[in-house]
Amino acid sequence: MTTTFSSLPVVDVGPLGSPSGTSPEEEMILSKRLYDVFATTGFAYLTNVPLSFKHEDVFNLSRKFFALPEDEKMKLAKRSFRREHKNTYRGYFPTQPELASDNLKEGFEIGPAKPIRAQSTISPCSKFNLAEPNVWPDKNILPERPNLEKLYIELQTLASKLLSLLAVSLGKPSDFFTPYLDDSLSTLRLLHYPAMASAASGSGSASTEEVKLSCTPHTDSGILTLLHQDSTGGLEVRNSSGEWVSTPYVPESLVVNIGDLMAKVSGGRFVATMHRVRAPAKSSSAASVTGQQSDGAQIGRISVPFFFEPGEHCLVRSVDEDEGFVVYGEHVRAKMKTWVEFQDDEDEN
Ligand SMILES: O=C(O)CCC(=O)C(=O)O
Ligand SMILES: [Fe+2]
Repeated sequence: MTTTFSSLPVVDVGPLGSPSGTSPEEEMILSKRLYDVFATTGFAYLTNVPLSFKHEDVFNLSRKFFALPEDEKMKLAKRSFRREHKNTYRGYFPTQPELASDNLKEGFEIGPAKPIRAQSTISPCSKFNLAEPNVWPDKNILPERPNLEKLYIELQTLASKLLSLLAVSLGKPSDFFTPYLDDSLSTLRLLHYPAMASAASGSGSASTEEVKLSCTPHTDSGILTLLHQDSTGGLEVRNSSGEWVSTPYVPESLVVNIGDLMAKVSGGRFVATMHRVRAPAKSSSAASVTGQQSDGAQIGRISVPFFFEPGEHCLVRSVDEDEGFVVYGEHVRAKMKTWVEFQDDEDEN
């Protein structure tokens, strides 16, 4: 159950990157610690993460993408934004001020680099192909593609290490979640929240005051999210008293949180905690997407969530036997109906 926390706990996952491997004792300690935080706050900072990318590397990759001309980004737009395009699940989505001014963000979504073996069989007329390949700008325009693919692989590896610790913490063998890795659909999402002139600055607790949002309150739908957030601030997590707790920037850390499906898999032991993002205020001290100062139109916040996702056909069962299962593809399609970046006027998902 979520508790009345007033800040996020910090979990040092340094041992996961140790060249000599993690000792059984370190694994037990980490596993217990992760259980405790996911059973209470559902959110934590991970420090000493085993990634070869520094924060600035990640944010620069992302800034390079968002600094591309609008027409280059729109060449990668999902079909909901460009009818003639084939890509439905991967690719670019522009800001949609007319649809949701409190969800003002543009994003670029990347799935696994290697093609997914199993074909989609859920519904031949489905409007979303979860297993579709990535779309990329031309190499001359965005030479950073190999780095983004590498970042994806490193985050997937970290997520799978965390999942094996979580399996143990739930009284299961460490390979309990290994089937989730088969044809995993994990998504690396680059996000840019444009700064808004009307947004209030400051990041104190804000349970009552009117705040301008760029991402409305939600829980993540899936298993596990690993988030790079830049130093702009704005992510807030709701505690059991209904207070919005700010999650200030911690250099080189990742924010990790549990999604709805993992809360279910854990038999309700872990919590999927509500969170939201305050609109970044226009300010001359914030960095622009090009990394330059004072580029008024482009100033904003960059974040890079990585959503660990099982394969489309994966049977996701609760650790408590007899609770039945859900097929991951069906779960995600049902959730997509509620996501602003997947709304359009066509029929079925
Ligand atoms: O940008 C952030 O800090 C959080 C984004 C988020 O919650 C999401 O994309 O689900
Ligand atoms: Fe989220």
